[in-house]
Amino acid sequence: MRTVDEHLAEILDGVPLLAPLELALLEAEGGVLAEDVTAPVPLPPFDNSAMDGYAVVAADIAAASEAEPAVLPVIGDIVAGDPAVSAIRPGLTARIMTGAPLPAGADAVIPVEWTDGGDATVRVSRAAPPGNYIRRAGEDVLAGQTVAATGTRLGAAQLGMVAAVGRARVLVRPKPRVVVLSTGTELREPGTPLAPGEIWDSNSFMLTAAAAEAGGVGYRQATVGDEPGTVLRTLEDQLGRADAIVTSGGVSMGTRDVVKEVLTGHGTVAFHKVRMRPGKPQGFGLLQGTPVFTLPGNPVSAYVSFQVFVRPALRAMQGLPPEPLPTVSAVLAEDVKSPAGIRHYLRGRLSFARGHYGVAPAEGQGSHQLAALSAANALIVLPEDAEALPAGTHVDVMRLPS
Ligand SMILES: Nc1nc2c(c(=O)[nH]1)N[C@H]1C(S)=C(S)[C@@H](COP(=O)(O)OP(=O)(O)OC[C@H]3O[C@@H](n4cnc5c(N)ncnc54)[C@H](O)[C@@H]3O)O[C@H]1N2
Ligand code: MOO
Repeated sequence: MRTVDEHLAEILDGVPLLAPLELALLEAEGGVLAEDVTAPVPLPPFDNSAMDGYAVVAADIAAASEAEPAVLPVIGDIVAGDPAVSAIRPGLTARIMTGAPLPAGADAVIPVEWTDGGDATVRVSRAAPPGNYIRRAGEDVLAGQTVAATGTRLGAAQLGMVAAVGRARVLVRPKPRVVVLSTGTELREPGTPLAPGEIWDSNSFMLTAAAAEAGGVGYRQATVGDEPGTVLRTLEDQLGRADAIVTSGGVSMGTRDVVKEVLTGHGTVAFHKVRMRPGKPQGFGLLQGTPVFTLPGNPVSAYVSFQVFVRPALRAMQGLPPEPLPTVSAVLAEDVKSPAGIRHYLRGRLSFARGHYGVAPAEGQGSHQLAALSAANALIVLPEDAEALPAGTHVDVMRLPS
């Protein structure tokens, strides 16, 4: 028997770092930068207007009021992308749109709401200081500044930033491609009828979705039975397109635990009992250099094992810190018991009220009880040395992705 931490440490030591690829921006979404992205020009690249209104010389309107508006001739329109008027003189104004370059000579922008909106002449009824509603060049980003550093995951905002500095392609460690394979002769495809003793395959759908939630790309394989040759061939066939393979089922002590049977001695794959519940039987290793995670078949065991072991490993493969799911401290709503020496992951409902988190264990903590898992939003983590914790105790709670 080994601890959760020992098993995770072996996995994190074993998984390879994915090679960087140069990808077009939208293909790079979810990738992790393998280069620093810098700005070739400042942002904004030029002084521009923050409002639709009029570019003025602030001194010209210093005495303007509702009662005595300043009246200025309008010499033209400046729209974003079209610097038709490049300069104004004192005593003149140009109509200007948000984002349009400020004409030389102007030092303030008056929003249209402070004026009568005139075309040929405009009446300005409020004074404004120099700099009013002007966005200065370089106010966002300086030329040469790093806007996204190596190790940054490219989410929506980061992709926007990279595009804003003019980059069409970036070097990233891509999302890991995770092939998911359920094993078991009792498994049938959802949508097909069941014969006695059969069940519908749920794990492969759950784990494929979990791979995507964890920042990978999930590929579900059709379920295989427990014929060793077929299982091994199916796994080997997938190596070409997989950065990681996740299997479920066939790893405990039965007479037909096929995954254990065919992978023992293949590559570096080894099987262990881990001091955790659920998820005791685990396997991990590299098959022709590709990490293979063999998770137990009980659905809740497979899911918890994924979150505890596979998720951090997928992060490590992209060069991200292999941190656990976001964890908060919460107050237990009920007494709980846990076997000594085992890390126990209870399914629970985390809630926030009156300034603190509380957590209630779900009814149904069996590793086959998928209904309790699917209604849960958190895993309550009971450490190895906890045996009985009374209601009111603070416990660590991992939030589940949603
Ligand atoms: N004598 C022992 N028996 C078992 C032990 C043990 O230590 N000694 N460990 C138990 C624990 S803990 C777990 S977890 C399971 C793990 O078993 P396997 O990984 O070999 O999984 P299977 O036997 O194939 O299936 C277990 C269970 O899960 C259902 N299952 C499997 N795959 C799916 C799927 N894709 N979708 C839905 N449900 C699935 C399967 O029908 C079984 O009910 O072993 C215990 N036994
Ligand atoms: O520990 Mo097994 O993984 O329940 O159910």
